[in-house]
Amino acid sequence: MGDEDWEAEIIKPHMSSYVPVFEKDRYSSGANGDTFNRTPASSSEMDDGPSRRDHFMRSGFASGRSMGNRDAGESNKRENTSTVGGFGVGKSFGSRGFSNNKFEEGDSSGFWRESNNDCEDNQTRSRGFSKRGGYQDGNDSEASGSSRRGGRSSFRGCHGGFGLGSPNSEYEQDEGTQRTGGLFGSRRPALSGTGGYKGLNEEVVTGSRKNSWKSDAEGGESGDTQGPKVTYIPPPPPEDEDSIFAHYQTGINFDKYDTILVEVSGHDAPPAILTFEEANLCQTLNNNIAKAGYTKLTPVQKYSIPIILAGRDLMACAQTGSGKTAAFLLPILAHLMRVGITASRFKELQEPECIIVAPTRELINQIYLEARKFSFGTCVRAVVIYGGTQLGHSIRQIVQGCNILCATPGRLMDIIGKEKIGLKQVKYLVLDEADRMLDMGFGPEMKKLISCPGMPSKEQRQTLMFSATFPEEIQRLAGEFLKSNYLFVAVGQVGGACRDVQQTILQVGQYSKREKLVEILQNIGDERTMVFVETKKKADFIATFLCQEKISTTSIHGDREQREREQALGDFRCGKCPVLVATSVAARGLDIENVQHVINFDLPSTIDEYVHRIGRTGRCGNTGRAISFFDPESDSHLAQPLVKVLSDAQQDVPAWLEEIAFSTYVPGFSGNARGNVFASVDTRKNYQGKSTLNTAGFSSSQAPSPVDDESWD
Ligand SMILES: Nc1ncnc2c1ncn2[C@@H]1O[C@H](COP(=O)(O)OP(=O)(O)OP(=O)(O)O)[C@@H](O)[C@H]1O
Repeated sequence: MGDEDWEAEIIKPHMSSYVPVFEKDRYSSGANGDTFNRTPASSSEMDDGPSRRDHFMRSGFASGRSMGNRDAGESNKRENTSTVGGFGVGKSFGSRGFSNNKFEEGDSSGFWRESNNDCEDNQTRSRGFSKRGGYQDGNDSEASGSSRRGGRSSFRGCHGGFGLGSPNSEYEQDEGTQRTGGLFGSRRPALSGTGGYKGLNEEVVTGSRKNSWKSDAEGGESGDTQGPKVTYIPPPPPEDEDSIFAHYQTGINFDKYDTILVEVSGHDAPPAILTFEEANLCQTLNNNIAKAGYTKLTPVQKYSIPIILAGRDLMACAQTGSGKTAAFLLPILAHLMRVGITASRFKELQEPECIIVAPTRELINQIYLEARKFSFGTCVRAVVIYGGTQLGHSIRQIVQGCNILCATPGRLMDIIGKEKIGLKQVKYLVLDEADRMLDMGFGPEMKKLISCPGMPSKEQRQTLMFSATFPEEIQRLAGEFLKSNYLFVAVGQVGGACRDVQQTILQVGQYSKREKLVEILQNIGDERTMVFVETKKKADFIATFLCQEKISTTSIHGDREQREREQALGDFRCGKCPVLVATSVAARGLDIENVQHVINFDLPSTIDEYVHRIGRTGRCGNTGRAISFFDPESDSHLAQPLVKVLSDAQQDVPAWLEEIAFSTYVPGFSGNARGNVFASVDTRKNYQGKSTLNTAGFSSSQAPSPVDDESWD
């Protein structure tokens, strides 16, 4: 939503359908136990400063540590309008310091402006917020003392809530080049590495430090140069066997995976295997597979396992929730068991044989848990390290022995920079969500990783890339990482949505979204639902709004501290909070049992992100539902690709959407609205040995017309 839209939202008179928060002194969100302490702003407090259209709501809390007056000069240039009953969200919500004005006129829309990205976060903050609550008049951009300690009605979230940040003045003073948690008073460091994610609206570094691979260290993960030390030590996962092997059931459509067409391109691909037995894995591994409840291979596993066992590089694209993690973990573990690794805890310098990277902390943790599960009872030791946690803790994990290192890029580069691991023994480099790992956000870090001293060249190591989406331009970039004879496996359509997800697109204008959301969630009842929004602030806003509507909700996004993120995910996983409002930080990879619904409150800006988001439901043969609010004002660029994704996944395409699609010119979109039945894309040109098979291993009569006319090299 653009700035204008938010302003329109703010001043729109009919948006008072929910109770303005200032009418409630205290609100408990219910199941998640979030308690929101709110104190109505007194008129005298409101008189403290000038009214500001952008930032203030009458109820007196806005997202962020505070509403102070930093850079008030700039703020003062803006039109003066505040809103009533509004609330932002964040670590603490100062309720003082609001001027009179529009909220006297009865606008209770409850919105405040939201920036669309982190750069805007900085901008917005520089327009008039300071440290800890309490808007203050004036133009002292370096306000200090009491002016920074406003926030009389601090909004303190417990888990699932949005609070408990502590101020850090250094960060706030350096907003020209750094990003912090935007307006949310995150005490996390200012640089990108802190969130471990660089999606469209997450963890984007501005200024000269953009894409710095040292971000974790510089940003304070290690506490080297700036900011507070990150002290969070994640609780160790349960050690008992039942917890390690806990899993959910495959769904009714699991067997239908066999009918999906698979294309393997590249030379001399080894044949697919049809059963686990054919993989010839060691007994312990087979036991672990059985304990994990796996009895049958998924298509991506049938093809990838023999390819990896044969020592080939691989780029594999398969639909969300179809078992890509095991597709790379099992053959890697099998190899490590076969070559007989030394128990690594006895080594002085840890030199992992395998490095796995993924774009988010929660995802890498999940991959680690899978690695731990499959390596149970073996001498292979998996370790996970990620940002937002104490660096010393990461190091301690590593020195205890590390064969498989699961890491987010920032923390990985930090550890490498500190010479806590050696890279010489790396045999496997795995990029999960590879398209994300190679895009503008992480690509530079990945390039640095492969050129780190000691890292075996691509000829010497095996590089494996997995994702549900693989844009052609990213495939081209991947060439730098892969041997030229890598194999490309496409299960179904590259970038296609999982067919087990029933997709519904509703035309909903921005002003009706919240009402519609509540209506849907009330119908859904307690079924687990992920609600995706486009920005971090909005995630908190919507979560708070839903809590007000007595819907137990928590939120996850890059401005929340790691402890909070994990708590939120935990509360969602266990059903304590059946609704999780998330930004795209949770769009990829997360495998959460029983997520029955995904709601795109805001559609993402790319169709690939849409595919990943809706893939949080309908996993492993289970069915799920995705409902997306399509606002023609802001989403029409997605109409064409949406029509294609819907029709490829054999979903109903609303006539109105087709109409918009055909009337909208989307530069660069080459998709046929009806799509090909099967159009796997390996961007290399003139490859030979391409075979088209269904997963039972038979040639398909529906041979594709592969879109391979793009030149690769
Ligand atoms: N062969 C199998 N039999 C039963 N369950 C399986 C099998 N393979 C994977 N699973 C389970 O299916 C779920 C989804 O697997 P996974 O998370 O690896 O999917 P993915 O393809 O990586 O999805 P995404 O694209 O969203 O990252 C997990 O719970 C996993 O344990």
